[in-house]
Amino acid sequence: MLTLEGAEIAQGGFRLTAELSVPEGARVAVMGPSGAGKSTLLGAIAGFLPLTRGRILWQGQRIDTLAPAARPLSILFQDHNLFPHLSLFDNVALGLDPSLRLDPAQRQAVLTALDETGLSGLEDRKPAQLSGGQIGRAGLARVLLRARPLILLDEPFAALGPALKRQMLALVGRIAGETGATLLMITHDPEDARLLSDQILVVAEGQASPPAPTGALLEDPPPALAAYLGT
Ligand SMILES: Nc1ncnc2c1ncn2[C@@H]1O[C@H](COP(=O)(O)OP(=O)(O)OP(=O)(O)O)[C@@H](O)[C@H]1O
Repeated sequence: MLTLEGAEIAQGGFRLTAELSVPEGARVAVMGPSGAGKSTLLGAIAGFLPLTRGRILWQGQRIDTLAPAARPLSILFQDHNLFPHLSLFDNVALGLDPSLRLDPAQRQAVLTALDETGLSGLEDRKPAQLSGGQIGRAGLARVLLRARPLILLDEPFAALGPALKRQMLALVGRIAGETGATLLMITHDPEDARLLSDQILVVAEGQASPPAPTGALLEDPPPALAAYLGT
């Protein structure tokens, strides 16, 4: 279980509070108006932004005091955190060891992750020589390889076309299913939420609300979500 207890994050004049829990293995879509604080929330969980108040716990242990790399999670952004000068193999391998000094078992694990995400044969390519979908897969290969229990997605597939985005979401679903990971995914698209999430966490009016079941929330959205969805 991921728990935010009396959490507050401040950024310039912006302030977000969160009092909520996400059960282990849940798939949660994070939705809300632009500028409402969705990325701020994920950034605080990942450790890029400090809390000004409260605590974050994973399985009852405090994680908000840990450095980002020591937290039990992987985060994926729209740029997929790929380094342009590194090969696909090395970009994925960074998920295991930032110094890239891999032993044979680790090298094999990288190859397996590339294989499972449909990237075999492209190991030596640089990111600039990959398509948008392949870059999306590379980010997911790294997430798969890291095998952390919490996966945070900050709109990594927003720039992809609908068919490719559905493919990526299916792959995310498969990875989460295989690893039992808990998923928090920012999206502006209710269709993404329906496809992948069982719960929606609404971020609006300075507050991140506890997750509620996807179907019920989309059918009868609270005013802030209804205004945002245009329903
Ligand atoms: N570095 C910063 N310094 C000051 N304020 C910031 C900074 N980054 C973001 N903000 C503000 O914090 C608020 C929340 O931003 P955030 O990016 O979390 O929103 P979001 O819900 O993810 O938006 P979007 O859907 O547009 O990506 C916004 O009002 C934004 O202007």
